[in-house]
Amino acid sequence: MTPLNATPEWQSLSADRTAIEHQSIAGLFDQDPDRFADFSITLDGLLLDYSKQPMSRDVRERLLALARARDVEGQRDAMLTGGRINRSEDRAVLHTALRVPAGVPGWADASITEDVATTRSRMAGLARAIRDGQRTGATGKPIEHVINIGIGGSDLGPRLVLEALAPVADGPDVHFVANVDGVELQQAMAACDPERTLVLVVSKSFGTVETMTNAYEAMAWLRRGVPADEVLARQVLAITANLDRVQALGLDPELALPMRDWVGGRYSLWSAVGFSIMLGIGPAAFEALLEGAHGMDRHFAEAPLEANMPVMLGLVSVLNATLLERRSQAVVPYTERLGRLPAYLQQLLMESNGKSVDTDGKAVDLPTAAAVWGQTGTPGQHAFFQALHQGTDVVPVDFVGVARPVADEKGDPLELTANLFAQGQALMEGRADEGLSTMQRCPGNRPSNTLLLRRLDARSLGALIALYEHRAFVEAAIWGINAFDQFGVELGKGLADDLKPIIAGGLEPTGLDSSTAGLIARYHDWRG
Ligand SMILES: O=P(O)(O)OC[C@H]1O[C@H](O)[C@H](O)[C@@H](O)[C@@H]1O
Repeated sequence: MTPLNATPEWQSLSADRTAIEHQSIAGLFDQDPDRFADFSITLDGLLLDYSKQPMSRDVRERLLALARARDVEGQRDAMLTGGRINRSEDRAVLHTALRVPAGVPGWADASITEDVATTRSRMAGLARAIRDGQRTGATGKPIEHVINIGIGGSDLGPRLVLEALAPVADGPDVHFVANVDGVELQQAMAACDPERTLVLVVSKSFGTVETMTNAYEAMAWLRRGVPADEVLARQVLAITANLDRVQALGLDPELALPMRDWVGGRYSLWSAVGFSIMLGIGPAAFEALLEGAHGMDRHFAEAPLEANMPVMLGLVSVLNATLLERRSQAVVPYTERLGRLPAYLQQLLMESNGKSVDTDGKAVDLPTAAAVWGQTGTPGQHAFFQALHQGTDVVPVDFVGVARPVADEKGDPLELTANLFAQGQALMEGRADEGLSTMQRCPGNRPSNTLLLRRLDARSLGALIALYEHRAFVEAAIWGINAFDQFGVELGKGLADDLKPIIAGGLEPTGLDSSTAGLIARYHDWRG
C-alpha cells in the first residue's frame, strides 16, 4: 500500500494545512447560509451535523478524493463480503453479518448467515425460557439475576447498551464484572441470591486471566450457595470462540454459546456476547438493536461517499487527527444513559487504530488514532470544558444528544439541550467582545460534531454504535492500517505473568529496572 503522505491527494491537503487550520468556521457559515443542510446527514432517527468543522466545500471534495484514492469503497466491500482483511491474523471481519435480519440476504456467504441464524435462535429460545421462568436454576427457582463476567469487548458493549436501555429492561437484573480487583464481583455476589443467579462467562479466547479468575470465584460462590449437583450446568453459561477451553473450567461445551473467529472482541456485542442484553431487554428489543445497526451497515454499503455518514465522520477524524495533528478528541454525551460511551469508544477507536505500522508492516509516517476521552454533559462542562474553550490544545468534540429519552423520564430536557447546543456554538464562536481582558477571551474556531438521536431506543443505539464502528474502519482504510488486530495489548499481559512470581515473593527480582524493582519492594513493605 502506498504510504498516505506519498499520495497526491494527501499532498494537496497537506500543502494547505495552515490555511485549513486557520479557516474561520464561523466564516464558512457567513458565506453559506445553508451550510447546516449541506454539512449534515440524517439516517432514520440519527443526525450527524459536521458543519462546525474547518471544512469548506473544496476541502470536503479533496477529502473525498482521498477516500477514493485509498479505495475506501473497495476495502469496505471486501470486509462486507467476507474477505480476509485482517491480514495479520488471516481472518475475515464479519460483525456486519451478525446483524442481518432473519430472512434478509446478507453480503457474506450462506453458511455464515445460517450459522448466525442458528446461534441467534438458540440465544432467543434460551433467553425466553429464562425470562418467563421456565428455565430455572438448579433448585427450581427462577433466574432473577445475571452476572456477566468478561472484560474489554466481552464487557463494554453489553454494559453500554444495558445502561442506555435500563428503563426498558424487564428481565433479570444484570451485573457486570470486569476488573480482577474483586470489587465488582463482591458487589454483584452481595446483591444476588445464588439460587436465582445465572453466571455468564464471556470470553472470546476463554483464556483472559481476569475473566477466568473471576469465573472461578463466582463458581465457588454458586457451589457454596446452591445445594444441587447440577448447579454449574444449570447456572453457568460459557460464551466463547474457544470451546476447547470450556471443559477445562469444568463446564459442558455443548451448552456454551459460540462466537466465531471472524468477530473481533470490540465488535462482538451483536454476537452471543450480547446475551446479557437479550436477557435484560428481551429478544425483540435485541433484534431492534441489530436492525438499527444493519440499517447503518446498508447505508455505509450503499450511500454515495459524500452522503455517507460513517465516511464523513471518518474523514472529519482524519482531518483533525492526522492533517491538523489534534491528538485527542472528546466525546460528550448529554445523557447519563450514555455515560459509558466514552469508555466504549476508547476501546473501539484506540484499540482498533492505535497503530503505527501499516498493513504491509511498514511504519506509518503520519499520526493515526487520537486519544479519546470524555464524560457526560452537563457535568463535564464543570470539569474539563475550561480547557476546551481556552486551553492551548484544540480538542475536537463529538457531542451526542437525544431528543427523546428511552422512556418517560424526569429531568429538564430544555436545560440539557440548551447547554448541548450552546457548547458547540461557544466553541466555534469564542468570545472577544470589546473591553474583555485577554484572560476573559475565548479564541473560538474550535471544531465539533453533533450527533442527535431522535430517541434513545434500541434501534437508534444500534445505528449509533455501528456508525462509530464504521468510522474506525474508514480511518484505518485511509491510514492503511489493520483495525482488527491488537498485538500491543499482549506485551503488558506477558510482563505481568513474568512479575507474578517475583511479587508473590518466590523469585529474586534480578534484571529489573530500578523503578519496577523499587515499586515491588515498597509494595512488599507496605503490604506487610
Ligand atoms: O473476550 P476475551 O478473549 O476475554 O478478550 C477480552 C479483551 O481482552 C484483550 O486483551 C483484547 O485487547 C480485547 O480486544 C478483548 O476484548
